[in-house]
Amino acid sequence: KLRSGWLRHPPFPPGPLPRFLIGNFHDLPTRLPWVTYTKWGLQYGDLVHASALGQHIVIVNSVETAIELFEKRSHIYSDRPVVPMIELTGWDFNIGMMPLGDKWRQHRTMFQQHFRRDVSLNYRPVQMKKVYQLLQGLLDDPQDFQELLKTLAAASTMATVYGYEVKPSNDRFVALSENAVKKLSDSFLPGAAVVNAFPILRYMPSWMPGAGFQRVAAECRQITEEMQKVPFNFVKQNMRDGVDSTSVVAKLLEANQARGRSDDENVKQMAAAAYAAGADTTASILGSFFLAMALHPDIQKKAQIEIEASTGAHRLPEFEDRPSMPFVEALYREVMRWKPPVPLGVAHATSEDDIYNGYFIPKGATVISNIWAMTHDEAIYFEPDRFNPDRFFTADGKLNSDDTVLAFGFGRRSCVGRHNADAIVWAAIVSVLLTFDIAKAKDANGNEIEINANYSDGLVSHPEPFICSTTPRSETAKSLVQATKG
Ligand code: HEM
Repeated sequence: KLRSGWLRHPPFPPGPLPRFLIGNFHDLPTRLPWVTYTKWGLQYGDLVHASALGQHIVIVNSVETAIELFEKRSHIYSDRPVVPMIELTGWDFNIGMMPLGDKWRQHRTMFQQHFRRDVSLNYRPVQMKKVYQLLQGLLDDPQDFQELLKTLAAASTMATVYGYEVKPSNDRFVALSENAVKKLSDSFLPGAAVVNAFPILRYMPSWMPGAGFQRVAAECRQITEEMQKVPFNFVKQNMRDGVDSTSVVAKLLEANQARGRSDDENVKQMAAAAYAAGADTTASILGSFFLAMALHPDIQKKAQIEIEASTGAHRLPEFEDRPSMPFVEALYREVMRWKPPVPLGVAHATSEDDIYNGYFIPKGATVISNIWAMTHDEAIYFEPDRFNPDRFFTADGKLNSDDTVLAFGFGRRSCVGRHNADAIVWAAIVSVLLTFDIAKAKDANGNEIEINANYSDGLVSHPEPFICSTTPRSETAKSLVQATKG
């Protein structure tokens, strides 16, 4: 056992010089932190240490180190940091933010039962139906493509988890969740964030000056509760009416009944977590796909030719076509590499002291997987900022073996919805490419409108709203989309 007192342990990994008491509080970036952390990686190495107000932060900037720590030493690196605001806002229902323990294990098992690779195949018909709705939406209202992508992301999860059909706009379940997510991010804004730095503040009553976060937290708790309850009750009602036995929630509840267990609370929480984890991430990557296509017509054309060759252009693609389209596969990998939706992953934490390569990583340290740095590592991906699916081919034109999508994270906490996400993203890419051309929009004088490819901050980073033109590729393409309405 290590003693972590002054000079009784090996040095921390290298990093920016801490200041007295506050450590690196002022060095920690607030805007696009993954970019700063990637620069730190180049300066200090794979593993960078910083500290802020007594909290140790370790940033992992390379795939090899991520595998060493998160996978080979997963017994140490699979916890989550304690963030008081998460509990105060009621978001600790969410497996993604739970500390390791029985409850996390129970939720992870439910997820695995219903989202592992073979079970995910059952959701394909629903996923395709949702992709068809996207195509129909693009035909009717192409300017609204970003809303349509959000709807697809929300609707595919809502349909599998709750058997619920999301409305194309102003859906009340979607509004509930968006509201809860927004409240959570608001609660991380400066005023409230103080409680995360000084956990003791949580015990301050809400009427005390500086304790405004208590009010924010109480509001948030109520909305968070509702986002779990309302769609869950919808399933229970449907089960009573005998109209739902296939949604994930219905299956879990039936299994509980059969075993004589009443564990509704965990099922309710697991379902809401699936939605919260899946909606924003999927919408972000689909937005990046549209962006990449508008910026790179030549790459788009190459993919379209491949899809047409495979489907014959007279039918829409199906999941079974996937192996016959290596360029589309490379394009999918490249979107995930170019703009990973969760650029810093979800922070892990250590549950024991550890020594790695002679450096000391204390128990309770926040360990960040800088996915951005890994997918933009120049040594592996030449000109990493360039969108170039060809990088996934070998010299003799075969898809290479680089098929681990780093955007899904690492080890025991890696994305448990990845098979679902993979299917929906692939299906959307291939179906949109066969039927539509995505291009820069033109102004009244026929000049192309340049696209600002900026991305938002936050746990999930999105392309900021941009304009592009989405037009049906031909009359045949149009009728293919119209036929999906039947
Ligand atoms: C393109 C879409 C998606 C991306 C890029 C993504 C990415 C991630 C990442 C980076 C993590 C954290 C991994 C880590 O801690 O190392 C994660 C965790 C998680 N994801 Fe996803 N995800 C996506 C879609 C989904 C979907 C559709 C679902 C649900 C159906 C889902 C459910 C989860 C859950 C429950 C966790 C938490 C796991 C845990 O803490 O044990 N994700 N995801």
